[in-house]
Amino acid sequence: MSAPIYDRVALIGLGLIASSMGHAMKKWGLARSIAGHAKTEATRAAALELGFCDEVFATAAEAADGADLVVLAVPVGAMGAVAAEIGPHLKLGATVTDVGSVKQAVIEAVAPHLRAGIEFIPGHPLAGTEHSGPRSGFATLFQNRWCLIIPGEASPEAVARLRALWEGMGSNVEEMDAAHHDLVLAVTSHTPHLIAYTMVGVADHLRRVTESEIIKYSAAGFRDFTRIAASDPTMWRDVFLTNKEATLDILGRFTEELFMLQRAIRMGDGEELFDYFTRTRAIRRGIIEAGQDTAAPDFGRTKVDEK
Ligand SMILES: NC(=O)C1=CN([C@@H]2O[C@H](COP(=O)(O)OP(=O)(O)OC[C@H]3O[C@@H](n4cnc5c(N)ncnc54)[C@H](O)[C@@H]3O)[C@@H](O)[C@H]2O)C=CC1
Ligand SMILES: O=C(O)C(=O)Cc1ccc(O)cc1
Repeated sequence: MSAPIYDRVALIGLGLIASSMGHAMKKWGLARSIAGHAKTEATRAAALELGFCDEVFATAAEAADGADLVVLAVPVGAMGAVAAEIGPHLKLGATVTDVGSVKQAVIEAVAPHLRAGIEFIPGHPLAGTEHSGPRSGFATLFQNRWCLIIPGEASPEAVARLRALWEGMGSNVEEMDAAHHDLVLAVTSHTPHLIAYTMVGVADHLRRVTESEIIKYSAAGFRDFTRIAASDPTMWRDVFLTNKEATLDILGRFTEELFMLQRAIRMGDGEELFDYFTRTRAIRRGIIEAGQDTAAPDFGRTKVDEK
């Protein structure tokens, strides 16, 4: 148990990320009390039953009232409306953070609703699953994962406190600016998710021809695609609508490379394919050897296959 970092934390939107934060804060004693807001009675009841909130409220404004830290944990497209609702009720000196997968759009939507004297520190835990809702969370979700925070104009004291909360939940914290965040995430998360969605869509069309073979014989790669493509549609719709420029940029580069590989296959250019795959293999090995694969299970970290 650590000493509490915040007296009163308010979680707005009680899904996977908020419930995981609630469980983690309880497990490691990081908040003296946790208030939660969800729109439905069933979700509010689940939060009390599972014990990751001490109190629940039917409005975001009531939950945020008197909180030292307010965590916006709703889909990116809903952040602005929630900020508009809680803005007038925030305690002076309170910190507002969010956990959204996109940062520039959240800042544009939220900042105008926060008056002077409120510390706004956007954040993004690089941890999650394909599951959603209040029953999907668990205390160890953020362990050994990165959490990116965008300090902006916030005071160093408020930033240090939020950093301590994430570190208390087991994360490695890095500061970043919002535009850079959105570009990095377009490469590492957003475009890969779109590719998974597309691949599962392609297989679904084929399934009409081959019946159940595609799922039955799918090896690990395709299974991972189906897991990722089972993620929440609202959340991912909002990610693509709000990180439009960066994902379109990366998708453009992706399709150029794909066409190049398509041509190599058509032309029977084995050398081109071999060189490309040799380069990508070296990248993966470089990541592992540099010890930077902290978001992956241990099997890749300790030993590199020499073959
Ligand atoms: N799922 C993941 O793996 C990760 C998600 N994120 C981000 O975290 C945020 C939350 O995602 P999850 O917890 O996964 O989603 P979730 O779907 O499990 O939970 C979100 C909750 O917000 C509620 N909600 C939607 N609009 C609302 C509104 N206007 N007022 C109050 N509640 C509202 C929904 O009913 C739902 O219960 C998103 O912005 C997402 O981009 C960040 C890292 C990982
Ligand atoms: O489940 C997975 O593989 C993920 O990639 C989880 C995830 C989803 C969205 C984020 O913004 C961060 C992490």
